[in-house]
Amino acid sequence: MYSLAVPANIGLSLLPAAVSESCRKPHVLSVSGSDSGGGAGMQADIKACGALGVYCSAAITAITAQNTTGVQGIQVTPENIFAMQLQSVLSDMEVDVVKTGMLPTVQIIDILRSQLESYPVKGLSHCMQAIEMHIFVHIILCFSAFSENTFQRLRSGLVVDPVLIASSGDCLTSHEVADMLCKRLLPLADIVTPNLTEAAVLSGKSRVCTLLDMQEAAKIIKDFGPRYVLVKGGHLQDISEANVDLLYDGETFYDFHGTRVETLNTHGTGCTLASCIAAEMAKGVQIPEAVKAAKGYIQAALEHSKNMKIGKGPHGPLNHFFAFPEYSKIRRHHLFKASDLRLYAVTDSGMNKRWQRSTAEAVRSAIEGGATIVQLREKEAESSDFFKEAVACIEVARKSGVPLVINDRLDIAMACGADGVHLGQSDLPVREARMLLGLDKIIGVSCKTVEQVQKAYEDGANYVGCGGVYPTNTKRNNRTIGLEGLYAICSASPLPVVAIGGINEFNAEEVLRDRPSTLHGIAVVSALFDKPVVCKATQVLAGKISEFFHR
Ligand SMILES: Cc1ncc(COP(=O)(O)OP(=O)(O)O)c(N)n1
Ligand SMILES: Cc1ncsc1CCOP(=O)(O)O
Ligand SMILES: [Mg+2]
Repeated sequence: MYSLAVPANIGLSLLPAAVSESCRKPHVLSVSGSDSGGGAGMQADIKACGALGVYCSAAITAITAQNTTGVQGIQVTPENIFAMQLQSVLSDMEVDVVKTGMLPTVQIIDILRSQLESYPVKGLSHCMQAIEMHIFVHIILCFSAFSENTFQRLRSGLVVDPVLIASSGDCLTSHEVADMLCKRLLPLADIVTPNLTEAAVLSGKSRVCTLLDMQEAAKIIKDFGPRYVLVKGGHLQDISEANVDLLYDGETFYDFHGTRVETLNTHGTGCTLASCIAAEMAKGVQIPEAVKAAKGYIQAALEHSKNMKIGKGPHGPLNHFFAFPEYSKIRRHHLFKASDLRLYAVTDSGMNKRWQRSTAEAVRSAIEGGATIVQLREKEAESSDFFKEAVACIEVARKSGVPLVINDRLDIAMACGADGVHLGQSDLPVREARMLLGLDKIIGVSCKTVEQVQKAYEDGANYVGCGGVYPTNTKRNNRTIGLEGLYAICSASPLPVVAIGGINEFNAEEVLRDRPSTLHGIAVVSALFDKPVVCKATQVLAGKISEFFHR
C-alpha cells in the first residue's frame, strides 16, 4: 500500500499554478444540481474550479432549495433543457473534463451518456473508440488481458461524484438511479469518488465502515469499469483511521491521509473534492497526483473555514477562496505544470567550465534569463561532487520557484531534495522511481517511440523529453528523429512533451510554429551554456518562443 500524508498547505501551494500565462483555460463542465445555499453542488464546483484557475461551465440537473439545515425541495431540470445545456456547451467549448454530481433520474443519466457519445470530450473520444476496439479485440483475443489494458488506458475526461445522499442525510436519488449510474456512466469514468454510504450503495454491501470494507467496496465498484475508485473515509468508525481516503486502480491501493479539522463547516466538501480532482486533471495532472492536490486543497479550505459563520444550521459551507488575498505572497511549490517545460535548461559542466563559471552561476543566469525548469546533467562527475553541486543549484532555483531536476541519478535527486529526476530508457524504471520519490516529485522520461511514451504514462511519469530533433554534438550516438518523429510522438502522447536536441534561437520557431498541443516547450544545452553570457542567451531564446505560448 502507498501511504501519503497530505500537508495542510498544499492547497495554498497549488494556487499560483493556476495563474497561467496561456490564454486557453483548462475547462471543466460541471453536470450537477444547483444548491440555493451556495455551499455544495454546482455552486461549489464553480468556486472550486475558479479557485484553482480552471474555467467551469454548467449543466444543471436539478434545482434544489437548501440551506445549512438541510434540503427543503428538489425540482428536476426538464429533460429537453438539460440536453440543450449539454449540447450548448459541448458543441461550442473545448471541455477537458466533465464532472458529474447530483444526477436525479435515469433519464438525466441517459441524456448525459448519449451527449457524451455525440460530443466526446478530451479523452472520451478515445474512450468511445476504445470501447468499440475493446469489444472487437475482446472477441478476437478471447478475453485476453491485452484487450482489457488497451480499454483501460485510453480513457480520460470524466469524474463521477456519485451524489446519492446529501451531507445533511437527505436522500437525493433512488436505487434505480444508482444502478443506472453503475451501468451507464461508471464504464466511462476515469474516477468515481463515493463516500462510505455511497460506496455501500454502489457496491451492494450493507455497510462500509472499516478500511477492509472500503477495499472490498472499491474492488466491486472497480468492476463496473472506472479507471480509479476513490473511497472517501471521512466518517470511518475507527477514529485512528478516520480521514483516510483509498484510491484503487485495480492493482494497488493508495491511501491518502489528511489531518482531521474540527469544524462543522463541511457542507459541499464532496463536490469540492471531485471538482478539484477534475480541475487538476483538466490541467493535465495525473489522477493520483490530482487526488493528492485536491485533498490538500480541501484540508486547507477546512482549516480556513472553521471560524466562518454562514446560516443558522449545523453544516456551513467552505470558504473556497481562502487564499486569494495571499496570492502575491505565495511561492510556487513544485507540483508539476506542463507550462514548466516551456524553456527547459539542461546544464553541461564541460561547457560552463570552458566559459569559467560554476554550474550554480550558470543556473542562476539561466533562471534570470527566463528558464522555466532546470535539469542538472553531469555525465562524468563523482557522486560527492554531483551532490554538492546539486545542493548549491537547488538553493539558487528555490529562490525563484523554478523546479530543478537531476538527470539519470535518482539517488542524487533524493539525497539533495531536488524537485525530480529525468530518466533515460536505460535508467531505473519509472514505476520504481515513482514508488521511491512519491507523488509530489517530477519524473521526466526520454522517449523516441509511441510505445515508450505510453509506458512512461502508465508508469507514472509527468512529462516526456523527445529527441534528438536535430543533430547535435552535445550527445553523441543519439539517433535524430526529426520534426516528423517529434510530432508523431506528440500526437500520440497523453503526457506533455518537451523537444530536445540541436534546438537554438534559429530553429526554435520551426519546432514550435505548428506545434501539436502536447508540445509544451524546448529543452536546450548548448544554446544556453555554450554561450559567453547565459542570461542573455536565455533571454533571446525566451523571446523567440514566447509568441507560441500566447494563443
Ligand atoms: C528533457 C530531456 N529530454 C531528454 C533527455 C535525454 O535523456 P537520456 O536519453 O537519458 O540521455 P542523457 O541526457 O542522460 O545523456 C534529457 N536529458 N532531458
Ligand atoms: C541530452 C540530449 N538528449 C537528446 S539530444 C540531447 C542533447 C541536447 O543538447 P543541445 O541542446 O546542445 O543540442
Ligand atoms: Mg539519461
